[in-house]
Amino acid sequence: MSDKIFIFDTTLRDGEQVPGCQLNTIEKIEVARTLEALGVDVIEAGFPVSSPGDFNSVVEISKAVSNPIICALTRAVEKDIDVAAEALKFAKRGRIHTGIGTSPYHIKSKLNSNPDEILDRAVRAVKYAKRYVEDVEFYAEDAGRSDNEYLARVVEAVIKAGATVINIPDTTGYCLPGEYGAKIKYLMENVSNVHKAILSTHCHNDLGMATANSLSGVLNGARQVEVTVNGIGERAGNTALEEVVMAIKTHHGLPFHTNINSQGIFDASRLVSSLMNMPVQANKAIVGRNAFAHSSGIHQDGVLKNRENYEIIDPVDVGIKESAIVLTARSGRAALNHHLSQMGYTLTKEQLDDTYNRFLVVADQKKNLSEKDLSELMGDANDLQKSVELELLQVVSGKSTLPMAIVHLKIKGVSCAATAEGNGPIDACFNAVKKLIEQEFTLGEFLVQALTRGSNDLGKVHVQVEHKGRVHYGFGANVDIITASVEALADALSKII
Ligand SMILES: CC(=O)SCCNC(=O)CCNC(=O)[C@H](O)C(C)(C)COP(=O)(O)OP(=O)(O)OC[C@H]1O[C@@H](n2cnc3c(N)ncnc32)[C@H](O)[C@@H]1OP(=O)(O)O
Ligand SMILES: CC(C)C(=O)C(=O)O
Ligand SMILES: [Mg+2]
Repeated sequence: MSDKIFIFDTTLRDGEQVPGCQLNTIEKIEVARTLEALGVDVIEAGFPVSSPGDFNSVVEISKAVSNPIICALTRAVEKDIDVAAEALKFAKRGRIHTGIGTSPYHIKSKLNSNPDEILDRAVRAVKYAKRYVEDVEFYAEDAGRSDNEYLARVVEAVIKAGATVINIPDTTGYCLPGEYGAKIKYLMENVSNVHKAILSTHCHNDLGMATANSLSGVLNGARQVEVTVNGIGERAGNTALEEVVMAIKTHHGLPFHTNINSQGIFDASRLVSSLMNMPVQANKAIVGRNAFAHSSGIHQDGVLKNRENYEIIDPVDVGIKESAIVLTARSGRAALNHHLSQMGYTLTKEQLDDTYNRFLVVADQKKNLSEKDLSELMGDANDLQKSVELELLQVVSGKSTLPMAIVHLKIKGVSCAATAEGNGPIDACFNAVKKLIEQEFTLGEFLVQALTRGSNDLGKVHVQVEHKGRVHYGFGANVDIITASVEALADALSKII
């Protein structure tokens, strides 16, 4: 039997402390319902004394959500506790989370006090909160930098006063995993009544170790983990819900489980990110845009052979449909062929080699290639035996210059070149082409389009050429719009010659 790890989500309290992430009550209810569907055990809904809006949010979340415990934060101050209790009055199961700083920094330079007085205030706050609710969680703020022996005395005293959960926050994200785990172990071994409460981790990410510290806490006896979606929170943030949940789920050997429906993780991440205007960094573990994206040829080939060669988590398990094989200049034939076959193309080895070489030319100029880009590439590849091919193009253009072009074509396998002027760079190119083509033709339509977005995008050119009463279409695509234009013209002329 594995032990259950309780997931305490503080996205709406610690997460919402991030500048610019404040939510209104309706938005908070939407997040709370999502957290409920995700299966979190506790939702920390706010700090009711802090503002009428936050008070109201705790009230409304208490009404809207029924499964998780609804928790409200307070200082070790009676008024805070009175207001929190009032805000929780509609909660089916309400918890008051009260506490005070226990590190030398907080005791002396924040609270201007001494250890005995702080211990006394801690006990009084817990007893006061117990008048309202059975479920009282106590936090020893800055426990990460608190002396373990003193911390153990505080924890023992607040459990005796009735605290049911004891939060050991690494408020400043200072601890190393071994150090934080040792702190939890010390409390487990030196607090005589520790079995009457659950120890909880609340780790901040100032040194990038919030998840490691939380798991170290769990390995040493903590059974509740305080987290936020996407790891948002004060400064560098809190432990990310998705990281702890998936670390426990992925390591089958760990004797722990959570109640989280992991398939809801990605949607929850996107909801929080969009409501809080807080983008998720691309390489964020589990929920970042690149968390399941493979862009280098060796990895792509490996993933296509067996996903598990390069993935420890099935993306479906976190609500992402499938991994992405992103085409870049670092991709290989396996990835290109995978995309082309998904688009319905079946290529021989020689065709794939040829397409791959042309793909690399475009890929070197673009960050990544879309399916549309591939269509354009295949449009080029449809007729590998064109009778008119562009070999070289050099153009002079700009403000206060005379547009000029040097064009080298291969016509039926024979190379030739011409230079021409024009009233623009494309006109100059087309004039040069006309000098090289014996057949009479007139340009019908000329259409230039950017395919998707961005100045690094492929330009797509369609031309219509009239010859002896017939219209011929030509098409070109290139990151250089002038090259695309001449290639389109060459494509159309191939159909005449
Ligand atoms: C680590 C954390 O994330 S803690 C939660 C942080 N979240 C917030 O602070 C958001 C909500 N806060 C607020 O709305 C306001 O700060 C309030 C309503 C709590 C207090 O506002 P004010 O009365 O104006 O006090 P102010 O914010 O300037 O200072 C905080 C006071 O609380 C005291 N205090 C801080 N933590 C605690 C605590 N846990 N228990 C008792 N007193 C505390 C400070 O010592 C300071 O008191 P002082 O003015 O006597 O020195
Ligand atoms: C209020 C407490 C739990 C906190 O957020 C912290 O110490 O980081
Ligand atoms: Mg915190």
